[in-house]
Amino acid sequence: MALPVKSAGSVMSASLRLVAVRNSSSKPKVAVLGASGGIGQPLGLLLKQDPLIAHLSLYDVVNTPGVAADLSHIDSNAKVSAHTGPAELAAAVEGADVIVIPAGVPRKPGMTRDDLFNTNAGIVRDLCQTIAKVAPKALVAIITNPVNSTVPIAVEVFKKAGSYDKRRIFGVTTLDVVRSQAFVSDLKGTDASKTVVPVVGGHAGITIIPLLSQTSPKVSFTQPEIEKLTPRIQDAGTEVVNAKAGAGSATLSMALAGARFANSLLRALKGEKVVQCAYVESEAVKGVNFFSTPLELGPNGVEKILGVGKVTPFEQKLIDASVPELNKNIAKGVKFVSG
Ligand SMILES: NC(=O)c1ccc[n+]([C@@H]2O[C@H](COP(=O)([O-])OP(=O)(O)OC[C@H]3O[C@@H](n4cnc5c(N)ncnc54)[C@H](O)[C@@H]3O)[C@@H](O)[C@H]2O)c1
Ligand SMILES: O=C(O)C[C@H](O)C(=O)O
Repeated sequence: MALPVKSAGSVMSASLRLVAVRNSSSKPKVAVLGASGGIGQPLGLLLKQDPLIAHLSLYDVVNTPGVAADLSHIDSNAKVSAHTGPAELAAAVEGADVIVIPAGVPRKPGMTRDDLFNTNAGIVRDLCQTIAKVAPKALVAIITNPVNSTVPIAVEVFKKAGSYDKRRIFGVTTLDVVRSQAFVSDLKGTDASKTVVPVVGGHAGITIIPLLSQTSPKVSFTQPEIEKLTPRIQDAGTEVVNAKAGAGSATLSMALAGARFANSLLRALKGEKVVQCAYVESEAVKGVNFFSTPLELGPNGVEKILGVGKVTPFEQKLIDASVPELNKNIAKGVKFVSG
């Protein structure tokens, strides 16, 4: 069964909903690193059903054989392989077209995403050291928090290895888009499957900037509605962390978002023009080197950075406020690798 393809008014809108190599791609291989976790397992379930995937490679430091055995009994065409522990990482990622990384610890109530840095920075660095050597042409989608810092970490690792291509490394912000679309359709009674809301900036607190004025199909918001909805979207991750009360953060909605983003990358690899928001190295906003905006994706990853488009004064203020915060997160990531 294919992931549902939503139709919307414009090419950009349609693509944002779902969302343009690597190497071969006649038989696409997708690797999930962190495959046994809260996100990894349902992400594997969704990817196993994606008809674009020929080989689903599951890597984790624990429990991968069980997850792989379970998924391999599903009657879809993707072949599943299991890889456990650092000695099997190279085999897991070798020849991968797309690598999705949800490896790392999640938040508990009271924590910020940045509080995960000490544990997750090293995990992402180590995984990327192998990817940069063994699968430098893969499109790499990083879910692990704090995304605002883990993406710069990945970039520094690839630079050090001499295999950096800024078109190929993505921080996954799709969940912010998915949430915005859910909340807007709830509020306005629009068809959730057709509502499109771009989200720009980063993936933490005030750096998450929903562009409600660019909602498509067009809906109008009162200023009080905007002032209530915007912080709800910014704090939606915390809403889930608190509701789970110590049992982790968003996993199911994140798995959907991750599968949607991976499907976008796979369609782009096949030559389809796809638009999706993601956090990448970007000059879209002055004064900061990484920013999420709508991106045109293609066979080499990012083909074109589409930028933030026309924003309201309220949205511009949010963008301006995000810049110093993002710069702090980025510098922390860069320093972690480069000293
Ligand atoms: N970008 C987003 O929008 C978003 C959304 C939700 C969660 N997250 C983040 O995703 C990450 C994972 O969340 P989760 O709920 O799946 O956590 P989890 O603890 O349930 O699963 C994490 C998995 O990573 C594995 N792991 C740990 N170290 C590893 C390593 N070195 N190599 C490979 N695998 C390793 C663990 O064994 C575990 O199976 C967290 O950092 C969380 O904050 C990001
Ligand atoms: O909030 C978290 O810690 C997880 C994730 O970043 C989310 O937005 O749900």
